[in-house]
Amino acid sequence: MKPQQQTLVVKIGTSSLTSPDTGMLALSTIAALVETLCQLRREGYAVVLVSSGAVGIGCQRLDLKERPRTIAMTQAVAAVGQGRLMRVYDDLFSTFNQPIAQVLITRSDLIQRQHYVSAYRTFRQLLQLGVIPIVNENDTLAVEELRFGDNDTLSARVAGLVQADWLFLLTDVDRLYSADPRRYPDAKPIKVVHDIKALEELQIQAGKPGSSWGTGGMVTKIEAARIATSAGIRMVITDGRSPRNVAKILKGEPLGTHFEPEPQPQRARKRWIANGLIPCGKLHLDAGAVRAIADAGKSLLAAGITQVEGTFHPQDAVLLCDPQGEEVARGIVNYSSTELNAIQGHRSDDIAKILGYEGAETVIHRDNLVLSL
Ligand SMILES: Nc1ncnc2c1ncn2[C@@H]1O[C@H](COP(=O)(O)OP(=O)(O)O)[C@@H](O)[C@H]1O
Ligand SMILES: N[C@@H](CCC(=O)OP(=O)(O)O)C(=O)O
Repeated sequence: MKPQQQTLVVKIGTSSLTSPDTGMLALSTIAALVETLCQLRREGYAVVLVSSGAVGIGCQRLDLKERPRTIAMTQAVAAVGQGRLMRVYDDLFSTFNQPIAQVLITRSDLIQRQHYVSAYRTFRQLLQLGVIPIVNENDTLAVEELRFGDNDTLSARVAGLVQADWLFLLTDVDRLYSADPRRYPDAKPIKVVHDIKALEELQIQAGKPGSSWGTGGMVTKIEAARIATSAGIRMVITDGRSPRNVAKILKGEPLGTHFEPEPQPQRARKRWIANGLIPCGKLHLDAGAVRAIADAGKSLLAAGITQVEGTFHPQDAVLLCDPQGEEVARGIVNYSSTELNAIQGHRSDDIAKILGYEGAETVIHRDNLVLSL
């Protein structure tokens, strides 16, 4: 990549790629998207496209009238649709001499630090080659428990991985509203969200998908905004039927809903702990421990743990909850659940006596601990 080059991740949903009535490919939209992305490449942006549509297009190919209900059927249909989707993209991008690459990922690929780093290197290499990677979840092979299940959060994780400057979510509404505009025509448009933490105060009703083909609706888009903005990435929700909006927004036109990036983004390793790892258990903390980790930025000690839930091993991820059961942080533990059941509530000096061996000084070191929003 050239120095100063900005990186864009653009995600397009099934609702924009296919016609809602017929389920057929919305070819003019896809062509406009391809043209826009090629133009942005020529202007010097590094571009990653996250494209949904494998299941929708697979259904159309197999003449199925609704989204599959079983996992095996979804996986089979996605395998049919993904090939077709890439064929269409390759034909259109080739018209502009733009090389593309298919990258299929699952959540499990981003859990292990080694795999995460390997994915980072692959994306970096592709972008250095001037390729536009086209990303989708590997629906055909993903195990249910280790699926993203929606491409909104997947695109935010990819944006964090490639250290993008912008994440665009192209969907079938022009922006976020105070409630689903299909059901509440009086819903108020929201143009800027300065602070994702303040979104609760706006009392947004983030509803389900607008069509039977979309996945997640606004709920997963807001989760994507949380992941992206905490990584220092500006996210914009805009109309997928007008992909040229991406170029217009980059030139400063006030379209869509902008989620402003946090001024002090989390470091990559902390992001990986917060968003990448799947927690295997829960530690309940007393009020003093919550204050120590949340207000004073300290490591977690055994003395502040009141209850241990789940079965886990050292180096697994766990959730940390306050006395009311609310999540306050996530982290990587130095002890197994069996060990923690024995030492919870005890002072660090007593640990060696209880376990019969010298353990780590902290249950979770502050470098491996990330506060939740
Ligand atoms: N507060 C809201 N503001 C805007 N749209 C909303 C809101 N709540 C729910 N929606 C619905 O979310 C839909 C977009 O999500 P989805 O169907 O999953 O699209 P995509 O396939 O692009 O991911 C919109 O069609 C809209 O009906
Ligand atoms: N991976 C799935 C898409 C899942 C998804 O998030 O869909 P959408 O809400 O349309 O962006 C597919 O290719 O069909």
